[in-house]
Order: sequence, then structure tokens, then C-alpha cells
Amino acid sequence: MSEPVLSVENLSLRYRVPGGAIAALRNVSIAVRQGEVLGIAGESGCGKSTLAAAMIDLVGTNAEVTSGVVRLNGRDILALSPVDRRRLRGREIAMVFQDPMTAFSPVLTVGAQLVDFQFNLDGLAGREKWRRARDMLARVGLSDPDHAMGRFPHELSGGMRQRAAIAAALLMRPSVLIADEPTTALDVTMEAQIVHLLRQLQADYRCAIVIVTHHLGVIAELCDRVAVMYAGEVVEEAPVDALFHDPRHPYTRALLACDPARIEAATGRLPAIGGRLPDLSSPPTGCSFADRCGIATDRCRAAPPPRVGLGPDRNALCHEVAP
Ligand SMILES: Nc1ncnc2c1ncn2[C@@H]1O[C@H](COP(=O)(O)OP(=O)(O)OP(=O)(O)O)[C@@H](O)[C@H]1O
Repeated sequence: MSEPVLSVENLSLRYRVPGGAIAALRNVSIAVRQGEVLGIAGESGCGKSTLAAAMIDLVGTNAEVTSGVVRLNGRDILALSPVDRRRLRGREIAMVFQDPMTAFSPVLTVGAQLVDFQFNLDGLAGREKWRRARDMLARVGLSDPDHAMGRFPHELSGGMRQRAAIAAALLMRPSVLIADEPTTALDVTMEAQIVHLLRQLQADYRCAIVIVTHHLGVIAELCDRVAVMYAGEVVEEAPVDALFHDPRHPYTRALLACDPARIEAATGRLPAIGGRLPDLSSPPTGCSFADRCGIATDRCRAAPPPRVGLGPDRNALCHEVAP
């Protein structure tokens, strides 16, 4: 099995807030290999976006990594100087956000910005950078790339803008693409098209993709492997088919039961997981999910759960799951 291109090892991160800190990531370990698509799933507030941002070293100024390593192509990026870290972004690792305007300035044309993004390619003439940018827009499915190059970002439709943002991210051929809810702002048809595009690009460029999404349909369509997060921890990690056919962690089971695609036929209503996420300013001593779990015992509330190996690429953080 190939070496991971990106790995996070025992990463803990907290956000400083007035009067304390939010433990947004707790001992997270996860890796993605070349050509693999890793999905990160979980309810709102579980730490998905924080994990994605930490992977590309884009966490906010009130964030503090308290332990752990983020390794990109073998290098510990947290140990690099800020200048070296910035140099990696865009070249070896790039990000696509929910709002494609995040990638662009509103006051420059798409073409000018795509040319600027290639500032690292010293030996390349401006005309060549323009051609590369135009070709990448064509590659991501803009039917008239020459026209799009001359437009301001707001002059493109939402779907076109997201395609242009994906083009911007892939322009330097990074080995890892991090996508944080890239389809959430789009309608269903557009979402399907972007998922299809990501799958094609991944096959063509063999880049690894880490995709954060609350949409389990996107995970099922696109991902090879899934990490399910709950309260700042990865509670289950599994190949995608195994996760959907045989979820092992009680939280994963609850999450799948809540998927909008599985709206209860009888009532037409969406089942919800009862209870709330624990307060991450003082996480519980035992299992974080114990208060909402149907099979929790006293042991679950008293002691942190073990990580139980369940086969290749498969584990769950639970007292009650059997190997
Ligand atoms: N900049 C910040 N300052 C303080 N707390 C933050 C900050 N960003 C996130 N948090 C908190 O960290 C926890 C994890 O948030 P995060 O956004 O990573 O979760 P998420 O699973 O991506 O949620 P969503 O799907 O709603 O984006 C939450 O409790 C959130 O309120």
C-alpha cells in the first residue's frame, strides 16, 4: 500500500475564546494516499472544517495546536517557517471552499487572477500562464473559457464560479486538494455536476482529495474512505462501502439514519439524533457520545473509549464495538 501524501497524527487543536478554550480537535489521526478520496462526515460543530483547515495550515488566529503533526509528502508542515508553509499552499496542497468567492478577489478578472496564481512559475512567460489558465478553465467544464477569462467573478453563475475556483486550486497540480463543503451552496443538479467533475479530475491528475461534507450522498458517490467525526474526534474510519453497509459506531448508525436521502417513508419526516453535542469547552471524561447513545453503559461514561481495529483501514472509537 502506498505511503500517505497527507497525514495527521494525534492532532489536538483548541480555539481560545473569552473565558476559556474550545477543544475542536482531540487526538485526530487520519491519512490520505495518492489518488484516494477521503470524506469527512459528521454533524455541524463536530470539527470537520477545523480539521480541513488544519491540514492546509489555514486555521484562524485564535487557534492553537496543542499536540500532533501534520505531514505533507513526508514533511511536518507545522515545523516549517511561515514562509515555507505558505510556499506549499497552492503548489503541493490547495483548497476549495463552499463559497467560491473566497478564492477570488472581486475587483480583478478571473483570467488575471488565474495568471497571478502562477507567480511561482518563474520560467514561464505571461502568455504561457494565460494559456495554462484558459486550458484549466476548459478542463473544468467552462464551455467558453476565453470569455470566462475576461469576466469578473461575480459575472459567472454560482456553478461556473465553483468550477473556476476548482481550476484555481488545480492550476499548480497539487498532490492534495482539500474541499470544504464545495457543493453545499449549489442546487442538486449543479452539485451532481461538481461531484462528477471532482471524480474525473481525481482520476486524471491522481491527486488525493479530502472532502468535507454533511451530504452523505456526496460521500457515497465520490469517496473511497470516510472518517466520521464527533465532538472533535474521529469516531469511525472505514472504506465507504463498509461504512454504508455495516456502520459500527453507534454515532455513525445514528447519522446514517438521519440522512435526508432516507427520509422516513411513513411520516415523510427526517429522523434526528436526540440530544446535543457535548460542550467542547469541557469535554466529558468518558465517551463523548455516551449521553446520546442507545447502548451506552456506566463504563462508557467513566472512561475514554479505546480505538478498536475492525480490519484493514477500519476502526471505531467505542467501548461496545466488538473487533
Ligand atoms: N474561529 C473559531 N473560534 C472559536 N470557536 C470556533 C472557531 N471555529 C470553529 N469553532 C468551534 O469549533 C468547533 C468545531 O467547529 P467546525 O466549524 O470545525 O465544525 P464543523 O463540523 O465543520 O461544523 P459546520 O458543518 O457547521 O461547519 C465548534 O464548536 C465551533 O463552534
